[in-house]
Amino acid sequence: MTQFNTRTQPVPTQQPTPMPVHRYTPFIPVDVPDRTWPTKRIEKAPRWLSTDLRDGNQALIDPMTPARKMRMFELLISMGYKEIEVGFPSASQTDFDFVRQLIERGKVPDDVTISVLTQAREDLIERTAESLIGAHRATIHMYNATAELFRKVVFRISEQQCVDLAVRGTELVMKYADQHLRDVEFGYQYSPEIFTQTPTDFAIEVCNAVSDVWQPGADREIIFNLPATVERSTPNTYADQIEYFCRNVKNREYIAVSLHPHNDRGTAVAATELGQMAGADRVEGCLFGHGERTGNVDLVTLALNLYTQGVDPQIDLSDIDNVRRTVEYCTGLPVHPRHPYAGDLVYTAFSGSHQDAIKKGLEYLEDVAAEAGTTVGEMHWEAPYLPIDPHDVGRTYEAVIRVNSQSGKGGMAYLMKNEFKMDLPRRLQIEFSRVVQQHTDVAGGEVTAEEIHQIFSHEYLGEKPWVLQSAGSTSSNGQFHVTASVDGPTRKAVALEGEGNGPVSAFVDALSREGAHVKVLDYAEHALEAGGDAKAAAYVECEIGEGDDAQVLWGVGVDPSITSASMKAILSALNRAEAFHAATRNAV
Ligand SMILES: CC(=O)SCCNC(=O)CCNC(=O)[C@H](O)C(C)(C)COP(=O)(O)OP(=O)(O)OC[C@H]1O[C@@H](n2cnc3c(N)ncnc32)[C@H](O)[C@@H]1OP(=O)(O)O
Ligand SMILES: CC(C)C(=O)C(=O)O
Ligand SMILES: [Mg+2]
Repeated sequence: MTQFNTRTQPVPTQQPTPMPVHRYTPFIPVDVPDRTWPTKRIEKAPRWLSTDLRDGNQALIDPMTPARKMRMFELLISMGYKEIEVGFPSASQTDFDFVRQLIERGKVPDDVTISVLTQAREDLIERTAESLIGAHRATIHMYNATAELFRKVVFRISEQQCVDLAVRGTELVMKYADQHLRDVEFGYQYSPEIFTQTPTDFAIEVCNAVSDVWQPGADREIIFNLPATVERSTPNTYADQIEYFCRNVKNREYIAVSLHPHNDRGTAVAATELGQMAGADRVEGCLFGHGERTGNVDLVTLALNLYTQGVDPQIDLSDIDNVRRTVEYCTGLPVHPRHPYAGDLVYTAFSGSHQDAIKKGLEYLEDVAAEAGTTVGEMHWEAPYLPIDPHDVGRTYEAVIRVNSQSGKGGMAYLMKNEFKMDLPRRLQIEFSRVVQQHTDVAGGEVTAEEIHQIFSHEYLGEKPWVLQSAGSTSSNGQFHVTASVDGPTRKAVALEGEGNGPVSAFVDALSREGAHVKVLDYAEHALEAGGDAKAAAYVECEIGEGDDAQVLWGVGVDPSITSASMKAILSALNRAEAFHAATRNAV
C-alpha cells in the first residue's frame, strides 16, 4: 500500500483570458456527414506546383533580384518540380522580363510547365499572355475573390457580378491566348480566391460557370485551385470542403483539383494532407513554407512526410542543406533551426534518455545489417527519436548527439565511439559522464565532441605521476613474466618484475612489489584503427588501495602494443587515485 496522500482538492480553476475573445466567431464548416476522407490514405505524390517565385516572392521584404529568381528556378528544376509559377508578369517590368528571360534563354525544360498569375482585368490578362509568347508549355492562372466579405468590402459586387467577373476573365484569357499563344501547349487555371471562406456551393457555382466557358475535356483539362487564402479553421473542415467540391463540381474527370493552403493557424501541412485524402490531385506551396504572412504550405515537409511513409515524393531532397542554403540566399530569410527535416537541430538530441535510445538504436541497426551481410543504408529504417535517416537527406550522424547539462552517459559514449573510436565499457561510461557533468555544471552550455575528448584525455590519459617507460612480457606454460620500467611517485625509472597468469595480472604483481595495491575488477580492449600501425585501447576497472581507503576507479591506456596499453590503463587508474588523494589532502 502506498504511503503518500493522493490529491483531495479540486483541480485549480483556470482564469478567463483578459483578451477580447468575444470579438471572434467560430468558423462554420460545410456539412458533409457522409465524408469518406478520414479512412483514406495518401499512396502517391500529388502533382506539385512551386509558387516560390510568385506567392513566395510577393511576400518577401526584398523581392528576389532577377539573379536570385534564376537561382531559385534552377533549384526547383533540379529538385524535380514540373509545374512552377514563375511570377505575376503584369505586376512589374521586372516580373515580365524574368518570364521573357526564361523563355528566350531556353531555361525551361520541355517537360516543365511555367505558370503566371493575373487578376481578372483585361489589360493585365493581355500583358500576361504577351509574357508567355514562345513558351513551350504554359498556364495562365486567373483569380478573383469569391468570399462574401471580399465581394462586400473589396469589390462591392453581388454574387452574380462575381460569377460574371470570373466568366469574363476566362473569356479574355482564351481570347488573348488565341491571339498570342497558339504555338504554346496552353493550360488554364482558375482560383476562387478565399475559397475556404466562400460558401462551397457558391464556389462550385463560379467554377462551373468558368468550366462552361473553358469546356474541359479529355485533352483539355482545367485546374481549379482552391485556396485557403487565409487559414481560418481546423484541417478537417478544409478536407470536408474539398470532398464536397470534388463530389459536386461538373466535369470532375477533366478537372485537376488543386490545394493552395496558407499556414495562418500553423496547420497548413495537415490541411493539405487531409485535402489530398479528400480527393485533391495537386498541391501548390513553397519550399520551407515561404509566402504571405505565415506562409504557404511547406513543400519540403509535405514531400518528406510522404517519404517517411515509403511513398515516393517525386522530389529530390537528398541534399537538403544545399536546398536550404539556396533558398536562404534567394529569399534572404533563415530557415528555423527546428524546421521539420531541414533545421539545424532536428536530428540532434541533447537529452540523456533520447541519446541513450538513439545510440542503442543505431548500434542495433548496425548489428542487424552486419548479420544480414548488408549496410544500414539498405536496411528498413527504424530508430528511436529519428523519424528519418539523416543520411537520406545528406546529413551525417555527427550532429545526432550533442552534449550539455541535460545529457547522460549515452551521449558522451556515442561521441567517444563515433568521433574518436573509443568504445567505453558501460561502467566507465557512467564514471566518465559524472566527470563531464561536473564540467557542464560549472561551465554551462554545450560541450563539443572535441572538448569531451580533451576532458577524457585529461582525466584518463594524463601520465602523472606513474609513467610507463618500457615494458616486455614472456610466457611459458600459461605463466606470464613481465618486466617494465616505470616512473613512480617518488622515483624515476623503477625496474619492475612480476608473474601472473596473464600480462595484466603479472603487471599487477610487479606493482604490488613496489607497494602499489591494485586489484583488477574488469577489463576490456579493442583496436583503435585498422591497418599495420593500429593502436589499441585498454580499459581496466581497478580497486586501488586496501581496506577502508580502497577506491574503485577506471583507467585507460592507448598504445600500439596491447600489453603496454593494458599496463598504461592500470597506471592511469593509479594516477587517478593519486589525484583523488591529493585533492582530498588539499581539501583537508
Ligand atoms: C491571394 C494572392 O496572393 S493574390 C495575388 C496578389 N499578388 C499581387 O497583388 C502582386 C502583384 N500585384 C500588383 O503588382 C498590383 O496589384 C497590380 C499591378 C496587379 C494591380 O495594381 P493596381 O491597378 O494599382 O491595383 P491594386 O494593386 O490597388 O489592386 C486593387 C484593385 O484590383 C481589384 N482586384 C483585386 N483583385 C482582383 C482580381 N482578382 N480581379 C479583378 N480585379 C481585382 C480590386 O478590386 C481593386 O480595384 P479598385 O482599384 O477598382 O478598387
Ligand atoms: C492567387 C491565389 C491562388 C492565392 O495565392 C491565394 O488565394 O492564396
Ligand atoms: Mg496564396
